Amino acid sequence: MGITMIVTPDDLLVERSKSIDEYIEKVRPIVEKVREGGDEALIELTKQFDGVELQYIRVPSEEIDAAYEEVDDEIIDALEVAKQNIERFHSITCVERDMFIDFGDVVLGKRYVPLDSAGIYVPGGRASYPSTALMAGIPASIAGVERIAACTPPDERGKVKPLTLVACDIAGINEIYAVGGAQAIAALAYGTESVKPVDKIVGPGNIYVTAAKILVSKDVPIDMPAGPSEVLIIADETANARFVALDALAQLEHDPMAIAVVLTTSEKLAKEVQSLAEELGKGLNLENLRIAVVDSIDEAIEISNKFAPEHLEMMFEGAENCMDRIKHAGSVFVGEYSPVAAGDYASGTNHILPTAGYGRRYSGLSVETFLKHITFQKLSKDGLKRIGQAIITLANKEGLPFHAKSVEERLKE
Ligand SMILES: NC(=O)c1ccc[n+]([C@@H]2O[C@H](COP(=O)([O-])OP(=O)(O)OC[C@H]3O[C@@H](n4cnc5c(N)ncnc54)[C@H](O)[C@@H]3O)[C@@H](O)[C@H]2O)c1
Ligand SMILES: N[C@H](CO)Cc1c[nH]c[nH+]1
Ligand SMILES: [Zn+2]
Repeated sequence: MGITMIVTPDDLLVERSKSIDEYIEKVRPIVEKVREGGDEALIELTKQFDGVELQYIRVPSEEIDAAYEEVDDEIIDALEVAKQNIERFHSITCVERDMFIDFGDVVLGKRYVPLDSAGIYVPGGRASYPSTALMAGIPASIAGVERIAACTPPDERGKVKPLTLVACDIAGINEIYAVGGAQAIAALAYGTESVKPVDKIVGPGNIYVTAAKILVSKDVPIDMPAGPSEVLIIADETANARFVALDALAQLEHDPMAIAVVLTTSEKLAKEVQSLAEELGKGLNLENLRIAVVDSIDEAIEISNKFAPEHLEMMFEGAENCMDRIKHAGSVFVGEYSPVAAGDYASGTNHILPTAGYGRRYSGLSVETFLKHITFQKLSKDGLKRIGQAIITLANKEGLPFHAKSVEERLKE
């Protein structure tokens, strides 16, 4: 489908700026239908968009137990390897939960507490994504979220695939619903007879899922827009063209809307990558593979920072010395033995990452996604005295006399 195009760096930024608004309008009626129609709407919309008759909305617990019988030990072992690494990285890098600072007459504190509930979208349209269940379920479990629900599209039987069930179970997810797409996001946001609403919705998905998340985010917080996958690869003449081509194709295979960009200082490499992609990437949307020859690595880094890719690969000499120049990217892969696939599954970092330029303002999913903080203060009379005049002055200036009085009264001898 189409041909790989060699474009100028400027084209990249222009072509990327497509708006999500048209998809928000497409999913609006779906979200409304679920709000009004509840379970019945979920059943109808699943028939319409997934082409299947649902066997249940919430997966019965016996089916989750039985799923282990249907999944090979080798796959369970692979899930466990991924789990260990995700758990280790996310626990170590998590913010300190309790910070209390004693200034003597004033004690101040900041304590992170978990959300009561979270809803995870586990995609499953073209491919299936048990790895995503781990990427969201494990950080939510580490955070201490009590109710962790997941929605995922049903398979052709109208049920959830056994492997997805096992992955959800291993990740600590304790409610699983066989619903996908925008209808799943609406159910998690507003609830239905079978789906209890959640306090935050997280997880990646296609453009419809992402648009629905943005739409409901006026009522329920979301992690970030994490839509069709992207990679931007910066490579010089020392890079292995085959590795570059395979990593680009690895993103394109997620979705016809996925994007892969290669910025290289080598015309030779650009041509090699183009011909390898054409040879190996049959059936993929190669029009979304953009290759540009740049004058320097500096220029490539500048473009990448403007593009804010979901994944950035740095395959050029001295890449490890340039990490501090990356300002906007979801996750960065340094050197030729760091393919995006490592982070997708098992290096331990998270694969739920902002796309479409949202990396400029959002971070990838982490334990903190499921935490909120509460601040504390305990003042003695001396502590209040020390800052009392400042409070009284500012309160009076703001025209809030009771604020001032609440302090004055306490400081009366
Ligand atoms: N950014 C990230 O962190 C990240 C991580 C993993 C995957 N992804 C992305 O997740 C996506 C997975 O997509 P997918 O499609 O395979 O699975 P999905 O589960 O996201 O979407 C499938 C659902 O889309 C709905 N749908 C399909 N066509 C529709 C239409 N015309 N109108 C309304 N709804 C429709 C259906 O209900 C279906 O259940 C890919 O785009 C992939 O790149 C992103
Ligand atoms: N590359 C995807 C994020 O864009 C994550 C993923 C899951 N499975 C395979 N890959
Ligand atoms: Zn991937």
